[in-house]
Amino acid sequence: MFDIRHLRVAYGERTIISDLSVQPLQTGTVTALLGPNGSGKSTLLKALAGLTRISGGQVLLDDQDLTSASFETRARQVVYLPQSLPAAVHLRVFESVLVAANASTFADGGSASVAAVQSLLERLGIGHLAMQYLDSLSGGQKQLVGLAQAMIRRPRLLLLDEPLSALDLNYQFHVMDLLNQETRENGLITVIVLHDLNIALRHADYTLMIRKGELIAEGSPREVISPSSLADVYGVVGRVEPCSRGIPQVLIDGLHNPIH
Ligand SMILES: Nc1ncnc2c1ncn2[C@@H]1O[C@H](COP(=O)(O)OP(=O)(O)OP(=O)(O)O)[C@@H](O)[C@H]1O
Repeated sequence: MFDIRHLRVAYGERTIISDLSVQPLQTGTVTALLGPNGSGKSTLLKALAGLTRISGGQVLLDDQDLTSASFETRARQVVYLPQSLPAAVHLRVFESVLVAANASTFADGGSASVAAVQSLLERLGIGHLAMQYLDSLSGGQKQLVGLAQAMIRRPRLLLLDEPLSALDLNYQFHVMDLLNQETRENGLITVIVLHDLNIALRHADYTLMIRKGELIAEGSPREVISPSSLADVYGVVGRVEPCSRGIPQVLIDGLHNPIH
């Protein structure tokens, strides 16, 4: 279980998140973190990952407060995939995933097997890229490798900042299916920043919607994504209607008011 209580995050004098509490996130679930540009989604993820200083509140992972945990404890339990990936180094895809795996297992003395890396690459649909150099990949391919580097570490808490932004439609669905499956089977708590509300409606178990660092709504995607939240938070006139397979989809009819 993952519990965020009265979280406060500031950059210097500027408070971005003043007092954020959410219902505990359950093991084996995928939570979509939604909100407009600049609402504090990346700031929240970075704070949860220990990369931005938390100035108040508690972040409890299985009753352990991560705000006071050691670097090793965090590294073993929390993995964060940033929105923009660092410049690719001249390593083969396979090597880079193996390095990522072993970087987090130093605390356990364990190491990921070659077979586990190859299997994950295959499941992500990039087995054919294993021997290619990172700096020769397309943007979407690099994003998939970044996901492999995060997932191979099998953390308790997996924090992904817009991990689908460079992926085509087929890969978006495929990656979300895989994340849902891995999260359930391995008992992860996965939090994903998304701008595509339809992905959240289709794949997320739980949803947090924030604006200006404040929680506007939380609950199932169907509860949170509604004509009123589309209007209030995103400034658009929209509906949520089932597609031919009964899965709810957002339909945008127009722009309300400029929100910025
Ligand atoms: N390092 C920083 N120093 C100061 N302010 C920052 C810093 N990083 C982000 N901010 C500010 O914090 C606010 C929230 O930014 P954040 O990146 O968390 O938003 P976001 O919801 O992830 O946005 P987007 O959807 O555009 O990625 C913004 O107003 C931004 O200008």
